[in-house]
Amino acid sequence: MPVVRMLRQVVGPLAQHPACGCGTYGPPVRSLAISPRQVPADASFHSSSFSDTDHPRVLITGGLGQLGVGLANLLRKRFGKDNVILSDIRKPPDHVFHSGPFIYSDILDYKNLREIVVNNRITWLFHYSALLSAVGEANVPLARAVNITGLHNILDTASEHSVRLFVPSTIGAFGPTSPRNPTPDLCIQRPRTIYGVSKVHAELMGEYYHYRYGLDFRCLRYPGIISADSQPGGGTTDYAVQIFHDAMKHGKFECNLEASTRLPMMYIDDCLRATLEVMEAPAESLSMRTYNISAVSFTPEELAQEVLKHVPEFQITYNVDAVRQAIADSWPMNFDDSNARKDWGWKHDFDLPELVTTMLNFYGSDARVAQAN
Ligand SMILES: NC(=O)c1ccc[n+]([C@@H]2O[C@H](COP(=O)([O-])OP(=O)(O)OC[C@H]3O[C@@H](n4cnc5c(N)ncnc54)[C@H](O)[C@@H]3O)[C@@H](O)[C@H]2O)c1
Ligand SMILES: C[C@@H](O)[C@H](N)C(=O)O
Repeated sequence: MPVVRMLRQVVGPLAQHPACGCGTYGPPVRSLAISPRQVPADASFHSSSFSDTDHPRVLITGGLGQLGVGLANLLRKRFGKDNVILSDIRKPPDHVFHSGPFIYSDILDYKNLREIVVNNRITWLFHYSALLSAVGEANVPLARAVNITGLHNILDTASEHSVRLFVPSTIGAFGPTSPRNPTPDLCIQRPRTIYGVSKVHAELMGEYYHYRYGLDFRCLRYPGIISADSQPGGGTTDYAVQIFHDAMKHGKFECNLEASTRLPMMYIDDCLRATLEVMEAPAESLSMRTYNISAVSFTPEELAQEVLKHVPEFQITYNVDAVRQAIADSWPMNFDDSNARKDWGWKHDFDLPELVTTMLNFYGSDARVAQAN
């Protein structure tokens, strides 16, 4: 029996009564030519509409956070400056505004999102807007709106306009009942944060749209990301960025997680390269649509020991934040990313020593420039 007919039999009523509640700003039923409400005529998945010789036209949402500007730089080198549009609801700093196209885009405004995708002939979308774990717990209604309602708008827009969609997930998509050391791709996912719940929702909805409507959905579960020239946006792993700044500036650091809290982490260059690689991977190489990716895993104590090798006077003290600690204690300690390595050749470059050297070099040169000025 053709797959489409089989699907219609299984989920037929859904096609008339879609469960998507994303119509806050649009009509209750978005009556567009190509819609998630219509099963494609054949089962072949539509993908980006550019030929192999053309560059994709890229939109990055939530692009002014820790990861978006770095991603735009990487993609602009590859696809050309004008083919990559950065967007956010915040005002960009001068150097970002002048480095390439930037537009305002609120992902809760479905009509505006659709307009941007249509007017700019977007073929790839990197959906980075989100509230992270700690700020999400501090404002659950907003996290629910941005991370869940916003995602619905993104899924519908991407699906309706045949856009290849990347949505990052996280180690936070796992919870206390998941195996933690290591955590495989497929296992129990019962996170206890709104952030984690919204990311499991994103994984499942993206995969559902892929199988149901042919959306070219791709998703990586990132570890905590460590970057020097951009600040983290309110997560549980933020300490592993702040420690470098404080070590170089003050020679000491007060950590808000316990010394023995082990979490998977990754240097930003590895994370962004993985993101581009999975987007460029041939569809037939992807045996799954959501992959763990991993690089290193360490505790605050181990990170401090590595920093000490470069900053001999460095001191770390602990003042544990109960909310962040509870979150960290429910997350993976080590991430099993063997499927990503096998399917599309994922390989990290930065182990702990290289990561620490790179971060300290950045802050060292930064301090020297400040001193010279
Ligand atoms: N940074 C990490 O360690 C990490 C780890 C795992 C996954 N991720 C995921 O990667 C993505 C990017 O992370 P990040 O660290 O850059 O996040 P961030 O918190 O630094 O930035 C998120 C951005 O989203 C924007 N935003 C908020 N509400 C919005 C709205 N209504 N419309 C449009 N934009 C809105 C914010 O202004 C902000 O610039 C997120 O989805 C995050 O969950 C990040
Ligand atoms: C791990 C990740 O998703 C983010 N850095 C957070 O801590 O919330």
